Amino acid sequence: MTFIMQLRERWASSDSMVCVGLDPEPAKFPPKFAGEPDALFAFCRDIVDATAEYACAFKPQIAHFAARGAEDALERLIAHIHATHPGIPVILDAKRGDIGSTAQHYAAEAFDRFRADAVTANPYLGRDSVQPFLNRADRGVVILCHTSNPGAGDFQDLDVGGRPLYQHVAERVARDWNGHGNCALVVGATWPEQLREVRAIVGDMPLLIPGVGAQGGDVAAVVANGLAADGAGLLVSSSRAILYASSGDDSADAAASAAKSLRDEINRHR
Ligand SMILES: O=c1ccn([C@@H]2O[C@H](COP(=O)(O)O)[C@@H](O)[C@H]2O)c(=O)[nH]1
Repeated sequence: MTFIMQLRERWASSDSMVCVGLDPEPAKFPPKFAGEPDALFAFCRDIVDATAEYACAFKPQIAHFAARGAEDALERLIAHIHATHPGIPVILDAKRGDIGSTAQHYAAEAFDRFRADAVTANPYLGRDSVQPFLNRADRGVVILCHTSNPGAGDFQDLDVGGRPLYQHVAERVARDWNGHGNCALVVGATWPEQLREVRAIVGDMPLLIPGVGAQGGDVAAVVANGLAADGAGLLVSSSRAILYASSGDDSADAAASAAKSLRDEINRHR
C-alpha cells in the first residue's frame, strides 16, 4: 500500500487529522527518565503508545535524534510504530535536498534505513534533487512550500513573474512532480492566507501543517483554509504542545489528552 493510500485509510479509521510530532528534548523529560540510558527511545515510545488512538501519522524530527548520536533510537522507534501501530504512517522530518548523487543516499536513509513511509524534502535545488525520493512510488515526499517560521517569507513570498515563489512550488509539485501521486506539501498553520492559496492550487493533495500549539497557529483558520473538498487532506502537526503537556510522570497521559483535544478541536471545525 502506498503512503497516500495508507494516510487516506488512517484519516477515515481514526477520524483524526492530528500528526503527532516526536521532537525529544531530554531536558524536558519527566523525572522518571532521569538516569535512563535509553531515555530518548523510552520517552517517545510511551508518547506513541499513549497518543496512537488520536493520530493519523507520527512525525519524528531527525535532528532531535542525530544531535545526540541517537539514530539507533530513531530506527527502533519507527520499527516500534510499524510493529505496534500498523497502519499509522511515519513521516521522517529531515527536510532533505542535495544534488541527485547525494539525494539518492538521503532517500535510502529515510526509506531503507529508517523505514519511514514519507520524508520531508526541500525543493530549493530543483526537481533532480527530489527525483530519488519521487521515484519511490510507494513512499511519500512532503515538500516544503510555505514554512511556519517567522522568516518564511524572506524567499518564499518573493514575487517571481507576478506570483510569490511558494505558489510556483505548489503549482510545480502538483502539475509536474506528482506523476506517481506520492507528493504532499508543507504549509505552516501560521500563514492561513497562503494556506488558502495553496489549497486552491493543489486540489486534494495532502498538506502537512506544522505551527499549531507552541507556534500559536489557529486551528479554526487551518481547517477553514486548508480542508480539501473531500473533507480531509490535512495532517495538523503538533510536537511540543503534546510531548510536554505535563512535565510530571503523567506526561504520556497528558500527551494523550492534548492529542485528543487537538483532534476534537479540528473536527469541530470540519
Ligand atoms: O515549516 C515547518 C516545517 C517543519 N516544522 C517542524 O515541525 C515541528 C513543530 O514543532 P512544534 O513543537 O509543534 O512547534 C518541528 O519538528 C519543526 O522542525 C515546523 O515547525 N515548520
